[in-house]
Amino acid sequence: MKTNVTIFGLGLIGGSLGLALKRNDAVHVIGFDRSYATADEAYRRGIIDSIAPSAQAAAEQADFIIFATPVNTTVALMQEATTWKLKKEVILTDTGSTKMPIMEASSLLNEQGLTFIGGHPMTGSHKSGVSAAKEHLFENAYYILTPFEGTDEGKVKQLQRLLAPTKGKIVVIDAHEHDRMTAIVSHFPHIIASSLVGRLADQQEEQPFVKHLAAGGFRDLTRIASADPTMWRDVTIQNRTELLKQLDGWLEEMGHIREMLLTNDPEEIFDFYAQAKAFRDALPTTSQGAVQGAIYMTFDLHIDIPDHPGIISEITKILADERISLTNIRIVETRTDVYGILVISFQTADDRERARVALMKETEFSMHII
Ligand SMILES: NC(=O)c1ccc[n+]([C@@H]2O[C@H](COP(=O)([O-])OP(=O)(O)OC[C@H]3O[C@@H](n4cnc5c(N)ncnc54)[C@H](O)[C@@H]3O)[C@@H](O)[C@H]2O)c1
Ligand SMILES: O=C(O)C(=O)C[C@]1(C(=O)O)C=C[C@@H](O)C=C1
Repeated sequence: MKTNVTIFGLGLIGGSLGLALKRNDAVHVIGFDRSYATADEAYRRGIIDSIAPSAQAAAEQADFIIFATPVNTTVALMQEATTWKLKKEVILTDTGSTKMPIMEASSLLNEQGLTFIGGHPMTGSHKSGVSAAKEHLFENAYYILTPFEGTDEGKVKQLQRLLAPTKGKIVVIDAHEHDRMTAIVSHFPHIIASSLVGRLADQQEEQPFVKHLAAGGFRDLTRIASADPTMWRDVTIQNRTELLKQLDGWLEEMGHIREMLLTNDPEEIFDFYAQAKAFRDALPTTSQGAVQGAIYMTFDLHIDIPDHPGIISEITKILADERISLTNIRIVETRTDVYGILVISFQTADDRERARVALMKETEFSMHII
């Protein structure tokens, strides 16, 4: 008999989980989404095995229930779940970016003798929706679980076994610590990214050309401002206390920076940048082990290409013939003259070098490693 796994919310995370969990043939994934079109697309793409007619029907057949909805919706669904007739041995979990309010909401389920174990895969994207779902999203990323102190170890192990096909690195963390740490490395940076975009929007009336100058630096720093506003509204509301602490620290830091600008001491300014560079350059990267660190390291090759149709497929064919896999390909949009800069990312320095040699043999484009 198959293990029934019900996923609520078939967007980026729920959809990717469906694909990853279905690597295990013994798992039957039941999907439910408030948008029928989304559930239908998930079924057609093989993300789920069946579509449930209602949230309650989806839940009552389940051996595992995964909430992959925006965090305030997850709290509401968990409250609703207390009125459903769930299997006694069911394990409930979620994927939410915040943990404390969700763990609190699970207390009603626990009172009924059910097991809820908080979950949060520390990987994602600014893209949302089922169309962005991909099977390998969780590979080598930390997948955090936040069981209560008294939660049966056996149940935690059962959930770990279910999640094994995601190839994520499962770690157990206290829910409160989780919210404190994710405020630092995820939630507050999202506020900053959106506020930087807001600053640009506010000033473009006086400087209409300024948005055309928003090149690599601004784009790198603000990519995450393109994320889903519903998801981030909910995260912000749920982690407000930690965010206020981060904001206070940031304002203090900005005060120091203001002083630094007023003092205008070259040595102090140099140290400011040098210290940040040293710390960031030393952050764990994928190249230093199997687990995704804070910085996902790729190896980029910049190629000056003439702007004519078919050029990209010409290049990707050369790489495919050499069986070199690439992880990303993009055109840097800062130059609009005859040449454009194509940036191809590889997983290893070795792949990049093989690509450089192959392209040197077959083309005359100049290449740079920056
Ligand atoms: N996006 C990320 O980078 C990321 C990373 C890790 C964790 N998360 C967390 O995972 C969860 C899902 O995020 P996502 O990026 O997949 O969002 P998403 O917007 O891609 O998907 C959410 C899905 O939930 C559905 N939904 C909304 N309300 C519903 C309801 N009442 N019943 C059933 N379905 C409903 C939506 O239709 C949508 O398909 C959130 O809690 C988020 O905090 C997101
Ligand atoms: O890569 C991105 O775009 C993300 O925002 C992913 C990200 C993050 O902040 O790192 C976003 C929210 C999650 O809960 C986990 C991961």
